[in-house]
Amino acid sequence: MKRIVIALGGNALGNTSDEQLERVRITAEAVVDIVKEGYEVIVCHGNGPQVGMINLAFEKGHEAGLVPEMHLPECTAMSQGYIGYHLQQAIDQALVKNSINDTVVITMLTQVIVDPQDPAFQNPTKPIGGYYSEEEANRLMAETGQKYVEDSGRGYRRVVPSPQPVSIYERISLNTLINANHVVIAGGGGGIPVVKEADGSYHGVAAVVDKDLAAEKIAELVDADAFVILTAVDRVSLHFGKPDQKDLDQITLKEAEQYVKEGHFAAGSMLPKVKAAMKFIENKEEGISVICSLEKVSEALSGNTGTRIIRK
Ligand SMILES: Nc1ncnc2c1ncn2[C@@H]1O[C@H](COP(=O)(O)OP(=O)(O)O)[C@@H](O)[C@H]1O
Ligand SMILES: NC(=O)OP(=O)(O)O
Repeated sequence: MKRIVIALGGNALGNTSDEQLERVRITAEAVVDIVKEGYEVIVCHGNGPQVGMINLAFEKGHEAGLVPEMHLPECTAMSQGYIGYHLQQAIDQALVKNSINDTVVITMLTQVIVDPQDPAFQNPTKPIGGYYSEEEANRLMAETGQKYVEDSGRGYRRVVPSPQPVSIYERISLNTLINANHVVIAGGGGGIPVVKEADGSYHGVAAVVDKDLAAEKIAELVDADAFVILTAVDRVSLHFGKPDQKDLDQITLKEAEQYVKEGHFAAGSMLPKVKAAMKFIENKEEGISVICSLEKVSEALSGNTGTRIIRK
């Protein structure tokens, strides 16, 4: 059977619990379309807005003396449960609706192993939570010591360290579940970042890993045939948002490298997607690596939309 890893962007989830419950239905239909095409499916969702929301809720509750402090890895663990629960239920319902009754959907709590020496710990870049005006961001920075940066023209957001994913702690269990015909939701929010201790055990660290890069790592570890990054746009563009915007349907690794150098892809948004899509194809020449919109995933797999990255 063919195996696919899908990285799910924030637009597939919405901003509130009710919105998420509604949006995951659309995502579930897309996942079931892929199951029907004969793929074993692994879904890796983002958590930027959600992990920020959970962390902020605890911060406010703690300030008011109502709840204990809650650290970032624990907040990512909570986001995996919260998002995984909605996705798992929606995909199961869509499978049943399509008379596919032999496939179990499971959310796997996933820890992503990172390097404690990763320079990202000294340079927070990963946007989480909601958007603020410049004035609000300056006030929050002064009050909390947290860092806020402008996020791709959409407003200011808190940024936290985002180390590179080195491996996945549950990689063997992940393969076992896929081999057992489960649709697996794994690496949610980029995985809970953990580092290895001298005694061989692991503990969580304050960071949020990029879910596109974590999804690519999962794709490598499960030897996926296809890696699809779903987001809000149909294609990756040059001169994005400008009058001379040019949408790309296929690019080679060399072209992609050149476009990255020329700064066509925004750091907090499209750049990690392009880098993840490039990495997959660097490791698997004959694989499919595509960035496309959620609604058009089947078309993108057959080459009719999306931006496909090829070796040459
Ligand atoms: N060169 C580009 N081509 C296409 N989209 C781009 C480009 N640069 C930035 N973007 C923006 O990046 C967004 C995808 O990033 P983001 O919203 O952070 O991802 P996610 O879907 O994972 O939440 C697109 O919807 C688009 O608004
Ligand atoms: N963890 C992560 O990359 O989340 P987003 O995709 O929501 O930013």
